[in-house]
Amino acid sequence: MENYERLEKLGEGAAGVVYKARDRRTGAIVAMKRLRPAGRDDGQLSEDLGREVGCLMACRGHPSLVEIRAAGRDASNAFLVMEYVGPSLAQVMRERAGLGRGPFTEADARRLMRQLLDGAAAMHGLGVMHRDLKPDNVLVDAHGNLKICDFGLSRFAAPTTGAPYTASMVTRWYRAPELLLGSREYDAGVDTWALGCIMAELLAGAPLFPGRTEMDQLNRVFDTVGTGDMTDWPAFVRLPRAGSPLCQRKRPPSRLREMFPALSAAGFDVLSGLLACRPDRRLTAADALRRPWFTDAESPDQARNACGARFSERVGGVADAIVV
Ligand SMILES: Nc1ncnc2c1ncn2[C@@H]1O[C@H](COP(=O)(O)OP(=O)(O)OP(=O)(O)O)[C@@H](O)[C@H]1O
Repeated sequence: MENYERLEKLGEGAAGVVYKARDRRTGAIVAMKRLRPAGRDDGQLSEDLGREVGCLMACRGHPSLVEIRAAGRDASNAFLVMEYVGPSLAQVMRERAGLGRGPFTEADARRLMRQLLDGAAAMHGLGVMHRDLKPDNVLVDAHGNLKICDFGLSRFAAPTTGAPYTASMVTRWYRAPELLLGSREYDAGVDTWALGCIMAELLAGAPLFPGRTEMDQLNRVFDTVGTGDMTDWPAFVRLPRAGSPLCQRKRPPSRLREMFPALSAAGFDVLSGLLACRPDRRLTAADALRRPWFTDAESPDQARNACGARFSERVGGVADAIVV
């Protein structure tokens, strides 16, 4: 990593520290993530790096997914070099609130959601589940376009082995009901639920479900969107927390419409589709993009979306080698 001169710190999370850095060979500004070795032995660190790099490599070339430039290890650390994008959506929303600018308009929210769903659809088409979508893991570039970052918890879906996944994925406020109920057989729906939470946050200017504990989280979800016949979902009985009294309690119908009275019917169709409690009734990212909210509105992002379409055609191709 001696090719990179470390500049200021950009952010820090559970998995590592991210710095702005300069490529000494080209002068280009990049973002460099140092994975924190604490609590991880050497083998675990390499495995974590390998998984994040594998998912990022598969997703290379999509305008809404952060681009990996290099990766490597030294004796004690693992590094990832990515394109430098800009502040996180969480930072941008905090700044807007601080300036009293309020939430995004519906037109802006649609533009941003189109980009996020386009990135998610591409990622899911490749079999990658992100598993930690939230405003902190979305970056905003200098033109106000979004890129999904932090593939530290992402993994390839393994439909053929049927091996269980880890249940404790996704930051609590964005965690899908099936995860809160302990599912280990989930799918990309955990990402689209999180995108529904992000859409609500763009429109409201505040998190939709700021739960304090896992059970408080589940209670807030059921109280807001109803259970959506969750208990009739065929996979429900296999959920480790299916017996929770929270699932049996009688709930009023969804309050979501009341919470977003100004949202158009077409916008609400997408929001409620992403926030369907039952995973088998939840919109996929690709389906969401086919709803009238998107198809009936002109997109000022034609060039950008065309780029996403070209990406879909490339899927299955061989990614360029990473130079460390
Ligand atoms: N490519 C990038 N360009 C600019 N800033 C970035 C980039 N990647 C990450 N950051 C900044 O660093 C922060 C932390 O990055 P990242 O989420 O990858 O780390 P993490 O340790 O996995 O975090 P967490 O534990 O919160 O998931 C981001 O929220 C963002 O502010």
